[in-house]
Amino acid sequence: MRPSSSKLTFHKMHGLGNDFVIVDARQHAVTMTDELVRALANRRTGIGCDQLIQLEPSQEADFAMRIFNADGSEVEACGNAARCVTQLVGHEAQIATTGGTISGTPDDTGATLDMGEPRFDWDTIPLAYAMDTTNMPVRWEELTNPIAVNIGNPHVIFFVEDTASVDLARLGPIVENDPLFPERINVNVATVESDGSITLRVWERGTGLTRACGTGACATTVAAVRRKLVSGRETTVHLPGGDLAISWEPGQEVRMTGPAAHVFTGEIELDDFL
Ligand SMILES: N[C@H](CCC[C@H](N)C(=O)O)C(=O)O
Repeated sequence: MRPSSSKLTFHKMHGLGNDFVIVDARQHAVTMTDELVRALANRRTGIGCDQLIQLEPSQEADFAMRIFNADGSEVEACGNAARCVTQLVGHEAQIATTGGTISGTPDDTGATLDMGEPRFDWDTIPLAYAMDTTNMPVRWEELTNPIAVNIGNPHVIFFVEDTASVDLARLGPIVENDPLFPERINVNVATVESDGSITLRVWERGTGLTRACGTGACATTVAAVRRKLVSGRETTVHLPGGDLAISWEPGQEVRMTGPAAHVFTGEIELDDFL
């Protein structure tokens, strides 16, 4: 099916280097296909991004945010993009995603989001079979004993001595595509530092290594609180692209504050991509 509009205006934005092409389809429909997503996300022959974000009208929120990974897969949540979209619209917003409705409040440099309550039951991650998601009895080479959290999208977190020593480019896809994860999974390797901050690297489902992952920072902070490694009241997460401030205590929503940058607004002729 060909998109309904030939010209497409888009906003190129990023959160700590996790970059997005944002299409505002609230006024006119754009039929986003996985083929078009892959073409637009391609860093050599397209515009280039980690995720393609499409804004659409919503009955139950200010607007809906659809999230497509660079491989074309549509997913439930994207924290860095939600901050960018909140900054783009310029006002407080309820944002409907397939992973739940989140709320965003813009500030001068980015936004604060309430990302909803995390889920932990094996079938809400989801896993292929029942397991204690707080101490999973599984391993992939030196990555052992992870914890799984769903923050709208699925994450598995490995606490390690030194994130830089993990060959995440090799191990990430092995874990991402393991049959234990029927919807695949985002793979986080984290170190809790002596000052209570967390150093984090992420292999993202459907995209690969990114400079930052907002939902990964949320899921990892929740995992560290559940493992009693941090208090969680105000945790700084250090990602390759910069820092995020995450807060969570059991029974609350996960709150994330961080930057959002608008790079440029452009227009393309869609027929050039198909
Ligand atoms: N970078 C995004 C996460 C995208 C997650 C996506 N890779 C998935 O398949 O869930 C973030 O900042 O939250």
